[in-house]
Amino acid sequence: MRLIIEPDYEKVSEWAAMYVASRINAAQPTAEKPFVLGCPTGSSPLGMYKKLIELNKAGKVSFKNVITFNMDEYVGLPEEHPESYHSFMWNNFFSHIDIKKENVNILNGNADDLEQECARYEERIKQAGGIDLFMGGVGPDGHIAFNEPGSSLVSRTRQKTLTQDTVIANSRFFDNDVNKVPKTALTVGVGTVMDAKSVMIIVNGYKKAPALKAAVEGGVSQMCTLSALQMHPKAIIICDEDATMDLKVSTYRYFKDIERNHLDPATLMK
Ligand SMILES: N[C@@H]1[C@@H](O)[C@H](O)[C@@H](COP(=O)(O)O)O[C@@H]1O
Repeated sequence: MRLIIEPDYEKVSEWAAMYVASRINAAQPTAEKPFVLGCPTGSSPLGMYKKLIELNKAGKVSFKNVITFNMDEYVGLPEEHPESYHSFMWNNFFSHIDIKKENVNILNGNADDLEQECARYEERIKQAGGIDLFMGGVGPDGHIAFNEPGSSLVSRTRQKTLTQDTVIANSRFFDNDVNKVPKTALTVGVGTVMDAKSVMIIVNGYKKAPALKAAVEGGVSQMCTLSALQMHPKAIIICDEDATMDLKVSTYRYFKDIERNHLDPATLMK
């Protein structure tokens, strides 16, 4: 995997946005051959979404021929609830770019048959030709999407129970009241993410340092589902300095050194 270390969150967001835009542009997507993008929620991707909106408004990237699949959605939370991932995506990204509504796919956490909803989602991804780039964040315990510790590393889209740690972490969006946080969610599986042609995960802040260490220096383990990326042929983790706090100095220096000669995606956008 590649580990890109940027000085701060601002630079991480800029790098990530430039990378995504350059990938979409390089693919030259059309209606017949769209670019398929996997999208996360959470605070980590917010800066990247802001920059992608700017790039879109400046005419540097278009989402007209981009199809999106979101990673997850709470079960039982009305779609119009301000903290549903539907609301999050439209408020923070989709409403501000030139994406077509019919190209947006988000799991329906209120479907009558949740199992069928998950199976259909997997089918829709297949029909779209698979995901070209799955973007993501990570939970403090190393989970991707809602694949909590102990999730099978070959799991597919399904309903998952959130750990108490995740419920507590996410209660900041629900008036700090753990009782208001849904206890289950629909989520793509680790296997679904691993099937993507490429993956880019944003990791920022001190709180994510243990997760980054486990994913980069630890072995592949169901207890840190992000670590599955070690088995992916095209995985990038983009992080800030704060998140590297628990890495060995040698690991830090190794990735800094090896990335020195990689092309900055900003230059591809000029
Ligand atoms: N299901 C989401 C994850 O996809 C996200 O990566 C994580 C971290 O969120 P944040 O970026 O706010 O730290 O939160 C939730 O658990």
